[in-house]
Amino acid sequence: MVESINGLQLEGIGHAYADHPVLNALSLSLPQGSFCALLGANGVGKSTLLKILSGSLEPLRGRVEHNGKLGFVPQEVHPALPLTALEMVLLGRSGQIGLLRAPGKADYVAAEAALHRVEAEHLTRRAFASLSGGERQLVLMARALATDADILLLDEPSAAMDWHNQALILRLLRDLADNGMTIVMSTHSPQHALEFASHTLLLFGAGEHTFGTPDQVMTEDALSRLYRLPVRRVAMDELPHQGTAVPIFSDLKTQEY
Ligand SMILES: Nc1ncnc2c1ncn2[C@@H]1O[C@H](COP(=O)(O)OP(=O)(O)OP(=O)(O)O)[C@@H](O)[C@H]1O
Repeated sequence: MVESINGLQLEGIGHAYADHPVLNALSLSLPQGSFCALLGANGVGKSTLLKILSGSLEPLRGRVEHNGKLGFVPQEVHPALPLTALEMVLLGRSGQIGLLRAPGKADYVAAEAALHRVEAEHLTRRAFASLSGGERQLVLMARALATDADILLLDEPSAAMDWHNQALILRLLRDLADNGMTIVMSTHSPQHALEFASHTLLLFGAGEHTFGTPDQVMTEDALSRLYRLPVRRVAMDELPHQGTAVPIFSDLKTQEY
């Protein structure tokens, strides 16, 4: 019964492209207010899963259940029209605006508030196409915030961002989850998952996966296998100088795991 679901539920999701299996027998339940990080190597199926969750890709097997409004932050967007950053954010209001109505005052207020939340007011009148990679990601984040979504799906949302903006976006997502939004975010930063997520889904390829809390599933062994590198988990207070902001996850000079 969809009516009884708060959050997001996956039942037996399986997908393949031609004879290349990507996801297999993936079942999990994310209660409302969960913040789930999706980790795995390049090409393992993270974007595929996010597309299935967003409803833009029909899985070969299984189903997704939720009863909330979805917001999606894709890896990148190439608009057909020359839009300003503000107009890009206003597109997030199109559900509220309706296809034939111009944005009203409330839509502009919501769009400007969203840009303010990601500290990107200075980009308001810039052409979206002229923005840097990290600036575009901030604007796409603002667009998702402007939708008033209950469930937010994000495909590597901070991949092009500097450290300040990564922390800004991660803290913002944590805050949204604490206030009841359900979030699924793919990332290549295990630290983001360890510090901010309530749940983690590790995709190992060929349909193999593990799901649980970051502490349960992000063991040194699992991360080493995931990234084919010897990975160490170092607690902040184990570092030589407390407050150091650069945890070392692996010895990158070591060749093969
Ligand atoms: N439309 C498609 N047709 C055929 N193969 C596809 C298609 N889309 C994705 N694939 C393949 O499916 C696999 C999973 O792709 P996906 O984009 O989901 O990976 P990902 O985990 O998001 O990777 P990355 O970390 O590089 O973003 C890859 O091998 C990819 O080449």
